[in-house]
Amino acid sequence: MSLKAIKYSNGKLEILDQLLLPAQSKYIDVKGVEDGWKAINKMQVRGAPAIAIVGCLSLAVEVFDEKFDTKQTFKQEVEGKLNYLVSARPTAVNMKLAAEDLISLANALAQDESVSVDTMKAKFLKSIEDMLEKDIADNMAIGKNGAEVILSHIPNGGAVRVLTHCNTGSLATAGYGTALGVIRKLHEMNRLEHVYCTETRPYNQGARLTAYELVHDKLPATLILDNMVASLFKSRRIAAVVVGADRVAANGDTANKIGTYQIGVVAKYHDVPFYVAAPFTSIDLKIPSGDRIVIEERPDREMTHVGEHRIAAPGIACWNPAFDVTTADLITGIITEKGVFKPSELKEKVEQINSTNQSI
Ligand SMILES: CSC[C@@H](O)[C@@H](O)C(=O)COP(=O)(O)O
Repeated sequence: MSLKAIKYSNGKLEILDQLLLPAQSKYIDVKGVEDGWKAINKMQVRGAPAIAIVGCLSLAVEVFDEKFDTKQTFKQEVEGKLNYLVSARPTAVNMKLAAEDLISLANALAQDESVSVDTMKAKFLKSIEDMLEKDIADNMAIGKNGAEVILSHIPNGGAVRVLTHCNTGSLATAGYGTALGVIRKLHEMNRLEHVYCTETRPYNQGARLTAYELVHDKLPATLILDNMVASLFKSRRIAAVVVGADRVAANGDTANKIGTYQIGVVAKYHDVPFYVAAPFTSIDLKIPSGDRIVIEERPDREMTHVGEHRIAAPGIACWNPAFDVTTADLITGIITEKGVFKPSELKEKVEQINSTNQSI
């Protein structure tokens, strides 16, 4: 049975509390926008696509039983709440893009005189509910495109060893995963010899969450510490690195979990192809390059403590950026649901595809 981080039905939302994994698998109720904001900010749900889906579903829960007198009041309420949800975590762009799309939808419905307030609400809710299925379909396509491009580096066939960082799987998405979806697909094709996952300090998404998914799905996998990547590349032939993204800028620079940039630098030195797997909802063409991406800084306590136990010397200052930017020159390709693009062609291809979709 596949892991489900997000459960939604008829205005009821439950999420798997990722702060408790792997020790406890406990679902918590998200009763509205305030709960959604807190769950995202505390990282009970995390991963760029899951943040957007849970944020939007928390709004669906909030308005599900509410009666609106006018389309204008509905529009004002959802717009304010979506903007508030965007503020829960700044780096991943998915929630921001989802909010912009939903606000445009609310505006269009408000202006359409043939639509009643009840129909407006129903269409708005349907658009949020559809995000779950669309994300899984996109991830399956990313998995296929990514497995194919990685295997294209192995002309004589055979199975590959890959490295991933952080958690990009079912727990970070509606299901299947992005970078972890690529790895799942390689396994389904019997072409995965081994996957290495990094611990991903300080929240330990690799050790707690990716390792949990890999064990759950019985993939051949080994956990390594973050400072072992160079040694891994030196001692074992790694066919490719595949990681996720929180925001891909127009030039291909990619913000992802802290430590990704370091892996990109080391991969280049060792001639290991480095792939970013991300849905279109993680691509922010409004930002020309990665130096414009806001990097979230998180509390010192995530570094100084493991659970209740302090591991750092009292009094030491800390710096805890949650993400870094891997520059486009280190990235071999960006694997999306619509194809694999070189960073240099990303903007043009995405604009082309978006304009074709809009004219359909
Ligand atoms: C498909 S998830 C992509 C990214 O969001 C993921 O790689 C990552 O960096 C997650 O960071 P997190 O701080 O756990 O939300």
